[in-house]
Formats: sequence, structure tokens, C-alpha cells
Amino acid sequence: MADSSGLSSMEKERPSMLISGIGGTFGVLESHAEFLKKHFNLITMKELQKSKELHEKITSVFVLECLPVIDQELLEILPNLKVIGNSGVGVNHLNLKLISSFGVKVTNTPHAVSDSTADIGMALMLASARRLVEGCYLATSPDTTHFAVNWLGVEVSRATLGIIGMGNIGYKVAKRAKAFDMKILYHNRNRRKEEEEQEVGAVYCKNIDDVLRQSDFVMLVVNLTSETHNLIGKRELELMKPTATLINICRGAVVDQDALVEALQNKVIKAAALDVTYPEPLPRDHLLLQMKNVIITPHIGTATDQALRMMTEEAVENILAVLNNLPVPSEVISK
Ligand SMILES: O=C(O)[C@H](O)CO
Repeated sequence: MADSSGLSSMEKERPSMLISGIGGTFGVLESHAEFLKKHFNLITMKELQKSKELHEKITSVFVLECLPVIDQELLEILPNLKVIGNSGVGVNHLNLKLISSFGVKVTNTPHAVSDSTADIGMALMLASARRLVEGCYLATSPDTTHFAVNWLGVEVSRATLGIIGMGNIGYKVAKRAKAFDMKILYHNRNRRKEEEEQEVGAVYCKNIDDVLRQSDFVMLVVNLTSETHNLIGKRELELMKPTATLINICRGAVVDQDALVEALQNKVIKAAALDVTYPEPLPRDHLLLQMKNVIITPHIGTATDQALRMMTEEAVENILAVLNNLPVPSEVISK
């Protein structure tokens, strides 16, 4: 039986969580909503907009793919909000300072995303090296002269991979690259422990320029912050080998995209393989979409059944920890 608040007594026992919606393009998957319902009374944005009484019930927000949008207006109407559980590792779509000024915590899911995103990094590197996308087109084209010797890819085995950003995802990329007999260089704000470096055979470079100069493949795996915005621009691209490939699996804005277009046009670097761009998707007439030496996927690093399920589970674990005053597995601290 529902009372005047619109919630049944069973729903009242569970904390109320705001979600963008269920199903559709921007909602939580139905099966994930079922899982969330085991722990929370779910309130969609539409329901919130219809009933002011729901505002003070909400103690958490589950954010998926930037939705719901967390702005001042929303924070102001949720007086009992304690935590925003981001499903995903990147939190550049959240204004951390603003959120923390409301005494609200932010959590993310660095563990759930790491395998699937590292896989996409490897997939893009291999696809670019072996010209997989071009190969697919050729296989279905009426032109049968395409196996000429001048249509060649390169091997990643024994090539040098430079990983910029050695967090969970970067480290999983290194593990995979080791199995391909790649030489691994990396740059990270904090150097990894010696035993971790040894496990994957990765060599630390204090200076990012050394990674850029020496690598055949440069993979970007950093968080997007004010420090990493346009981390790779004209100068950095010019440091790379003319035979090198840039792979971006973190956020588009880490690369100065105009400088990248220019570098690819002028053969400053050989190729690029991007799971992320800005904006997403790119306008259909964008030059990057017309270049044969560029592979673009639509931000699918975490687009697997397993990753999405684990992201939801990890987000729930974080949110419940905050609500129950327990140590929070993955809290994002605003600097
Ligand atoms: O940040 C992440 O984990 C992915 O990019 C999904 O948003």
C-alpha cells in the first residue's frame, strides 16, 4: 500500500536512488534495473519531475553515460543526497568541486571497466597495424587485385608500445602486450612498484617525450583532467616516429584533434586508432572519418555484457558503502 509519499512500505525500507530512466537509448538496461531494485527504490528523472515529494527521499544517484546530468539545479533540489555513483571510470562529466560543495561523495568503477577497455586498446592497435578495416572493405570489393605486395601491414610483435597512463587499464594493456612480445615503455604520474613493472616487463619513463620518441605504438590511457586536456598536441605528435600509430582509448579531448588531423595529413605520424573523439559522434563530414589510416570506434571500451554488469555491481557496492558509513572501495576525491 502506498502512502501520501507515493512509496509502499517495502519501498520505504530501501534507500531511494535516482536514475535517468529504464530502457531506451539513455536509460539503465532493464536487467540492470532489476538488479538495482534489489537494493534501492528506483526513481526516474521523469518521476522526480512530476513529484516534489520524492526530492527528499533520494540519497543516491546512479550515473550512466553522463546521465542524469548533475548540475546545481539538481543538487539543490535533493537535500538528502549523499552519493553519486558513476558507472564507469571517467568522471570528467561531473563537476567534482560543485558536487563536493554540497557534501556529496562521488564514486567510480575502475575495476569493472579495466579488462574490456584494455581489450579495445589491443583490438584497435592490432586492427590498425594489420589494416583490418581496409581488409574488410577489400574482401567485399569487386577489385580482386588487392593482395598486391604493396598492401602490407606491420607486426606488433617485438614492436615498442608506449603506454601513457598506467592505472588499472594501462596495466592490463601492458599484460596483454607482454603476451605479444612487445617492448613496453610507460609514463604515469606515479611510478609503479618494481615488481609490477617486472611482471609485465614495462620500463618507466619519467619524461613523456621519451615514450613518444621511442614508441611504434603510443596508447593513451589517462583520465581527462585540466592537466591532461590536449596532452598530445602538435609538439608531441612531432616527437613521434613517422611510422608510429596513436591509439586513444581514454577521452577525445586528451588529444588536440586539429593537430592530429594535420599530423596524419602531413605524414608526421602513420596512423591513428581512436575509440574516443570530440565531439562524440564526430560530424559525418569530419576529416578523421575520411582518412584511410584512421580507425574510429564509437566509445565502446566498456560495451560488453560483462563490463556493464560489473560496472553496475561495483557502483552499487560503492553507493551502499557510503550510505552505510563503511569504507568506500572507489571514492573519487576532488582535488
Ligand atoms: O569512463 C569509462 O569507464 C568509460 O569510458 C565508459 O564511460
